[in-house]
Amino acid sequence: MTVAGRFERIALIGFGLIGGSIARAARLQGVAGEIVTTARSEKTRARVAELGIVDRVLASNAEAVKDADLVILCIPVGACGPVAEEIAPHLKPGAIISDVGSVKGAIVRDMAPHLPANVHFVPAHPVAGTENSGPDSGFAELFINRWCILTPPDGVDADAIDRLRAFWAALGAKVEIMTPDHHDRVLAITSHLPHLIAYTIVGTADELAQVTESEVIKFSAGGFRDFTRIAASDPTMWRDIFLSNKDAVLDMLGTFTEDLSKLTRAIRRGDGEALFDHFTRTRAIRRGIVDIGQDSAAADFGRPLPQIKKS
Ligand SMILES: NC(=O)c1ccc[n+]([C@@H]2O[C@H](COP(=O)([O-])OP(=O)(O)OC[C@H]3O[C@@H](n4cnc5c(N)ncnc54)[C@H](O)[C@@H]3O)[C@@H](O)[C@H]2O)c1
Ligand SMILES: O=C(O)C(=O)C[C@]1(C(=O)O)C=C[C@@H](O)C=C1
Repeated sequence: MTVAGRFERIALIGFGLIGGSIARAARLQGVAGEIVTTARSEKTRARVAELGIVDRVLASNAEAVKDADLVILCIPVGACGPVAEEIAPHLKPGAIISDVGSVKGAIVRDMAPHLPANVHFVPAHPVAGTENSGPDSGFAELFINRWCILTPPDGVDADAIDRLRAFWAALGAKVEIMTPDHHDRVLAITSHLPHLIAYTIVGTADELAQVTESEVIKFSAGGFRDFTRIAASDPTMWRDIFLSNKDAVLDMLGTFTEDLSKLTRAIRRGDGEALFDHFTRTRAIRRGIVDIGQDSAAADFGRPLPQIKKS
């Protein structure tokens, strides 16, 4: 009997946090026949071989995708267009081509024009991760009970979408389908803006520490430490996310800045009621998310994009 979501040969382009986690989870769940992966440096290839999770680790992306039934690009968003162009002539007819990029509009724009008509392009984004990267950072449980959003372009074969859905479900993910544009707007507020804020506040605190010599960072705890974890995320990945989801991020940043100004004014005017009301509302939001068992703003996926309430 065939296991639901199983592919005979999977090619993972890139073996970092996400590629390495897919390989580990697919192995564990028995949904991969052969797994082939690629890594650019000799050092990483040696490490991937040593880990013993995949069957083959190659330097050539073109070589890796030959005869693969499922190809997943697990590389920074900005690298996906050039890699799609590189692998296109070597893809097996009927193969499913996917990715894991954190932005979807740019992925569709950059990859689709290179792909031949005889393959099925189904972009995906597993909304699960950590601040770590590289071949040792992955783990098989990463996707369990987390969302994986598929953004298939119009006209993509329904069977190919179902097969990819079954693959991600086998890795433990809850799968949802969205348009790339909706995905990018939701993720701009739930993931991209929080990272921008973390990158900003950690940099600001560090500069203040240097100016005041007050050891701001050394004695930080609680909330600030949570920001430092997020701000330790991979610089290449996040540079690409902000460059490729520019419009949605700037839009959300505009709304965020307006709301920050309202809180700034409340502090300046000593308006305790406004502060208390705001904090009460946000506490209820957090408790609602935790109550329904989803420690993530992903609880809102599938519904219209949440709007920040204007008072
Ligand atoms: N880290 C997260 O939390 C997270 C979560 C969901 C999705 N994503 C997305 O997954 C993708 C991979 O992220 P990751 O966290 O696994 O990163 P990572 O840094 O751990 O791994 C990226 C891999 O891509 C390779 N790579 C980089 N540039 C390349 C190029 N030009 N050609 C070929 N290979 C290249 C690197 O050598 C590395 O093996 C990104 O698009 C990211 O947006 C990340
Ligand atoms: O938990 C974290 O470290 C993450 O940043 C993971 C996170 C997120 O913002 O939720 C980051 C980017 C990905 O596209 C998906 C997941």
